[in-house]
Amino acid sequence: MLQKIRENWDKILQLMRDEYDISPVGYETWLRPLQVESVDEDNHIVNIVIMDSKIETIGLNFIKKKYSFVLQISIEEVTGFKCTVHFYSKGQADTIKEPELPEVKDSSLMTIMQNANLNPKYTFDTFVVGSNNKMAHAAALAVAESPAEIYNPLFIYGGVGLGKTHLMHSIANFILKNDPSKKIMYVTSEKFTNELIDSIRNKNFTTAAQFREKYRNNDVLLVDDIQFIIGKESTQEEIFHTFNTLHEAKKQIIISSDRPPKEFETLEDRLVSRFEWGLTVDIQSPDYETRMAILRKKEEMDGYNIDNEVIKYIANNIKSNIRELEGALTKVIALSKLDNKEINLDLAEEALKDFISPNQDTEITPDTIINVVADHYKCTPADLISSKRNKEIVIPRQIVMYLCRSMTDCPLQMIGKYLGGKDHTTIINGIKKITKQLDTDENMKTTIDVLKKKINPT
Ligand SMILES: Nc1ncnc2c1ncn2[C@@H]1O[C@H](COP(=O)(O)OP(=O)(O)OP(=O)(O)O)[C@@H](O)[C@H]1O
Repeated sequence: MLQKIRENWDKILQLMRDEYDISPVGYETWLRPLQVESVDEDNHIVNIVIMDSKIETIGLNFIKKKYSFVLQISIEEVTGFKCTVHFYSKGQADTIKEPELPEVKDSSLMTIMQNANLNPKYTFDTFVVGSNNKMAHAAALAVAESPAEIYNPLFIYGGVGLGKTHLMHSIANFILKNDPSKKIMYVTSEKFTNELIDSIRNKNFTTAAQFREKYRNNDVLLVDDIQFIIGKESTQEEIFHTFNTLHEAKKQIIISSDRPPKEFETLEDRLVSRFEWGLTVDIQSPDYETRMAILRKKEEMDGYNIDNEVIKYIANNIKSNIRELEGALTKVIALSKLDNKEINLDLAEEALKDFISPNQDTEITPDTIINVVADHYKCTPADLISSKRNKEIVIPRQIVMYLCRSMTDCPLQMIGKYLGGKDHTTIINGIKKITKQLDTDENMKTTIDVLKKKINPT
């Protein structure tokens, strides 16, 4: 592999320059002096030396923070070798070793993690990387390695139970492990809203100040499930100011959501644009190999060695939600303990009979579509069925029409019936409108993709 990377080195650097808009001066100053020193194939590490003594002292940290991630991706793209890069100055190259981490007593680190609302089990070590989350994982690791320096904010989005929270906690745990003095706070946007309401209700200056201090005085703030702030004006206002304070002070912000920022139609533009300032990455549903790897990881962590047939059975039948995937394995193990029986396919089928129906492909109905679209746009199914003409309802309603046409066999008249008795010309017009918009409007394309995945995650 060392030879392959060396042979392709110019190509790798040029790819970095072109893909990531590195200026000519940046290319000459930072990238040209890099040379591959060695490759540790077992641990997927590429050691790179900076051959220019003028830049090595100031350049080492900068290059590490700014270019590790893109270099890793470029090496992988050109050679197919997935790796982590380690940079060294020329003098260090002979004695390559990992920097030592500060000694931390486990119990005190635990307390710090608890105070930050972090789950110590959610780490990069326990996170299985697959094609569905590769980019999100790489970005998360880059942020963990250089908080507030590369991607700020980091915005992670994806469907339910796909690992967004796990990845966020991994970043925070990684940062704390390296430097326990960092101030980190994890919060769901729901909890943030509730605490904000409490602080306002008390009409007490101290409480309001404490609330601000709690969220603004951090090195890293992680806000999970940000979609819950839709329609909550005071929360949006508070998030806006918290964001500005932290960003201006060069503190890291990490946000998760069930949709990309562009999809927040009813959220203030100033917030949406801020969410897009850094990097937005998504997590998709896991493929079969990743589902198998996640199940294997979990059984290993729980200390079991389960028959391959059983693992395959679960991975084949539970596809869209990793939380459910893990829940299925837990159920199988629990039944075997309860009945004192060996874990085999029969026991797995018995344990999961309510979980996995013999014909798992449940039919998509207009009702399902109406419910998902209503939930997505934070309105009610009744709004969509009504004859309300305001834009906030008309567009989602037309989207329902379009999705019913493209995802079900339902005739136009029947779709009209599901939508409160609309005639079939209204339905045709709605479908045409969305179809036209899909030709020109990228946002609409993303919305439709996200909704389709929510309706049929498999
Ligand atoms: N890639 C992965 N490797 C190992 N475990 C994973 C992975 N992705 C998710 N999990 C596990 O699946 C469960 C659900 O993940 P998590 O809570 O992070 O999902 P989420 O996307 O935040 O869901 P929600 O949308 O409900 O907030 C957790 O137990 C997590 O550890």
